[in-house]
Amino acid sequence: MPEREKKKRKNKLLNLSNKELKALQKTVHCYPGATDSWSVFLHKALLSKDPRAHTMADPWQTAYDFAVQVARAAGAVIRKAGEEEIKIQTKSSAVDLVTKTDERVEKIIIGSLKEQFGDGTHCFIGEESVSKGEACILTDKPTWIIDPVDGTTNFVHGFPFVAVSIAFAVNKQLEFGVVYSCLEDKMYKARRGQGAFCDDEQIQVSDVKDINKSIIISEHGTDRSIEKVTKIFSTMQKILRIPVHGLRGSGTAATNMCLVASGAVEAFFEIGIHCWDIAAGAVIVQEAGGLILDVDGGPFDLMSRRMMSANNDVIARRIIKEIELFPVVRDDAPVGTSQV
Ligand SMILES: Nc1ncnc2c1ncn2[C@@H]1O[C@H](CO)[C@@H](O)[C@H]1OP(=O)(O)O
Ligand SMILES: [Mg+2]
Repeated sequence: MPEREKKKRKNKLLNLSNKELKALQKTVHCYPGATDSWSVFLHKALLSKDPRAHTMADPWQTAYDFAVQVARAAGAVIRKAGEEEIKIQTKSSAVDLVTKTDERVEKIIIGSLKEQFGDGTHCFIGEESVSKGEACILTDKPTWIIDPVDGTTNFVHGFPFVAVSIAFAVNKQLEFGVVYSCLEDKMYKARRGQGAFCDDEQIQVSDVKDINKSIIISEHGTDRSIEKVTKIFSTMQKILRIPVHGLRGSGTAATNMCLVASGAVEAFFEIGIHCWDIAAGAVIVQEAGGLILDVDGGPFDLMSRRMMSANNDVIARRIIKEIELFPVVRDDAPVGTSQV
């Protein structure tokens, strides 16, 4: 794009005159991980929204507020679509469902985010875009990670847990997560270092340390090969026999993580999950005082498709002892990598 066009576009986005833009550029140094135009945009937005927020230490508040609005709007579209006839298609297997609503809502979310933050410096990873062949690589750039309809099977069946999940990472670190459980109308959100909230009430993980007094969540995924199903059920059997108070599963990973964050259950783990299912939930669990690990107890890797979230280390490590591992292809594996 020619330089003059770029400038025009930027000014339009910022709604600033050239003179105003120059004045702002003088006052703004670069926010971490941001380009100049992005810094100016944030500076202006932050000044107009929150007089305390225009410090260098707080660059992402506008993006966070916007993500909450977008998630709420997307949830309203899903609720409305649920009242109409739902046409189902399949993706990787006969039980891996997708609907026009998944695709439509992802377009709405990414479209709105690009309108607001689309100066070319931001990346977008969305479940439906990736399933159509777009890259799923996490770089240091500001990156939005989106699951438009988490719990598509629930949505199709009218099982009442469906979530919109929007996360934002910079320098590969998750900055905030928003999970809107749209049929329950519950808005979960968290920003790194600022606590986790459900409908503006702060939430906290449970303080249970005794595994015998815990409820644990896992899901079964969409791979029905006998080897994987056997391992999953063998793990569940061992956990049930510890014994724990119960096993549960809402059918949406994002909501499951919010249940850990709000103290309704002690842990949720899964192998086979994708980055868009868990990115937002990971921030929410951590900000609610919980922890995120790999299913072997090592450090969490967003792209590994393996995740253990728990209220504390004692519960996490007790469950990890029982997990039978099986291989999965990473989210960031080259396109066309065959399933294990
Ligand atoms: N292959 C897979 N293995 C495990 N979980 C998966 C999966 N594919 C999707 N999920 C997610 O796991 C939860 C239910 O098992 C949902 O959050 C679902 O997301 P989805 O509804 O967005 O597809
Ligand atoms: Mg999902």
